[in-house]
Amino acid sequence: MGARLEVRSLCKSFGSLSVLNNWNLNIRESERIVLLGPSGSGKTTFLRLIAGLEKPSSGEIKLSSQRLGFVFQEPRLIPWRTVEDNLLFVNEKGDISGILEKLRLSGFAGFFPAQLSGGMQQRVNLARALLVEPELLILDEAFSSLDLPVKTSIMKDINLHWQEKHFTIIAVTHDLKEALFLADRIIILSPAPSVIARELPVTLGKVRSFSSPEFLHLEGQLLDIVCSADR
Ligand SMILES: Nc1ncnc2c1ncn2[C@@H]1O[C@H](COP(=O)(O)OP(=O)(O)OP(=O)(O)O)[C@@H](O)[C@H]1O
Repeated sequence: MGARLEVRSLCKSFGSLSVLNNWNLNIRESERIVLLGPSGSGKTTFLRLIAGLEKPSSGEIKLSSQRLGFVFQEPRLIPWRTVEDNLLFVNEKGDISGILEKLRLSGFAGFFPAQLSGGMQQRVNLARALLVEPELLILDEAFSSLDLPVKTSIMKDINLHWQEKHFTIIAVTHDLKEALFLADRIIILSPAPSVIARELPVTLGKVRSFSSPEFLHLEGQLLDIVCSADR
C-alpha cells in the first residue's frame, strides 16, 4: 500500500531566505509525483520536510506512513562492504536475493561498490531503498548522473516494482523525459520563494515510449509550461 500526503499552507524559510511559499498539495496512495523546478526552488527542502529532517516555518505536512525509502543522486554505499553486505546493513531480514534478482543484480552480490558502474551502484541504492518495503519512495535527482538508456532501464524496473507493490513515489528531477516516463502527475514550481505554479496530469499508459506521439505532445506542452514558470 502507498502513503498519502497532505500539505497545507506550507511555508519554509531559512533566516531571511523564503524558499517555499504557501504550498497546498494532496498526494494520493500509490500516486507517482515528479517535482520540476528551477535550482533553488526548494525541491530538496520539500523532501527533507517530508522526511522530518526539517520543520515547516508554518503550515503542516501530514504523511500517513513513516516507511520511507530514499535514493539520492550520489551513491551512498559503504565502500568496504559488498553489495550483499550493504543491503544486509539496512535490513538483515529482507528478501535480499529477491530484490537483487528484480533489479538485475543477482550476479553482483559479492562485488564491492568500486567494482560497479555508476548505473549498477544506483541500482544497489535503489535495492537498498526498496528493501525496507517503503510506502513512500523518494527519489532526489536519483538518476541525473546516468545516461538516458541506463536511467530508462532503471525507471522501467521501478515501474514494474511499483505495479506489484503500489508504493507512492515522489521524485525530483530536471529532466523532462524522465519526469514524463515516471509520473502520474508533474508539479511545476516557480523560482524561490516557490509556489506550485502548475500541475500536469500525465495521461500516458503504463508502458511508455519516448517516441510515441502522445509522449512527444506532452513533452512539448511540459517544456512550454516549465519555460513560462521559470521567470
Ligand atoms: N539548511 C539550510 N540553511 C540555509 N539555507 C538552506 C538550507 N537548506 C537549503 N537552503 C537554501 O534553500 C534554497 C533551496 O534549496 P534546495 O536545495 O531545496 O533547492 P533545490 O530546488 O533542490 O535546488 P537544486 O535543483 O539546485 O538541487 C537554496 O537557496 C539553499 O541554499
